[in-house]
Amino acid sequence: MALILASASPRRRELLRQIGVSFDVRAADIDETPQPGESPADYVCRMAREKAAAVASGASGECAVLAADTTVVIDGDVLGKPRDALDGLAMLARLSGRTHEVMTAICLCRGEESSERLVVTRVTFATLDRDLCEAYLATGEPWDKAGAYGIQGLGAVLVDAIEGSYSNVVGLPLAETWRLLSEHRIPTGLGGSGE
Ligand SMILES: Cc1cn([C@H]2C[C@H](O)[C@@H](COP(=O)(O)OP(=O)(O)OP(=O)(O)O)O2)c(=O)[nH]c1=O
Repeated sequence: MALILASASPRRRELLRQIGVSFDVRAADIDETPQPGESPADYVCRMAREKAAAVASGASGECAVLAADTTVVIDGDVLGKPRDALDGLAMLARLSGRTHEVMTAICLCRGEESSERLVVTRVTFATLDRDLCEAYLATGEPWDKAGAYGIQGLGAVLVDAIEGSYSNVVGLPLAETWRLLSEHRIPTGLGGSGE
């Protein structure tokens, strides 16, 4: 069964390749506005589901579609990608010296069936001064990243500790993704094709 990754993210592509999966890529364009009263966990799961469904609706029924959504959660608030420098600065100031959660939901659609998983990683930031935040924003790295940082890049220097999956923070929890693909008999570098 052919797999489509419903994502424009180069990180997700690289992570999925890392576990030996063959796939095509099709970006999903959906409205990412949270619904009033929606919890962060419900929000990321809905986003992953809608990305998968959007691509699945235009694909052959013979394909499985994998999508993911990642968000940073602090004090129950969802931090998406920063809108501008001020927004980015405010996000980094809020994360400074504290622990937040990075939630990634993955969704696999196959015909009428769809399965989802939610993975949560706790990330603790060092105490950041304003100069460091400004220097980091000036690198341009934060713009396309939830919470205005990338742990896989220069943003690593902002992070004191993590508890849980690292790949989950970068955008695709590899252990859960591998399990989900294997359950659906989608071939990976470690088997999974029973068909
Ligand atoms: C916290 C954090 C997020 N991110 C990224 C992962 C996600 O790509 C992005 C959050 O945005 P998403 O909306 O999850 O994904 P995306 O818009 O990049 O890609 P697509 O919807 O097409 O799949 O933030 C990092 O790369 N490193 C990090 O440390």
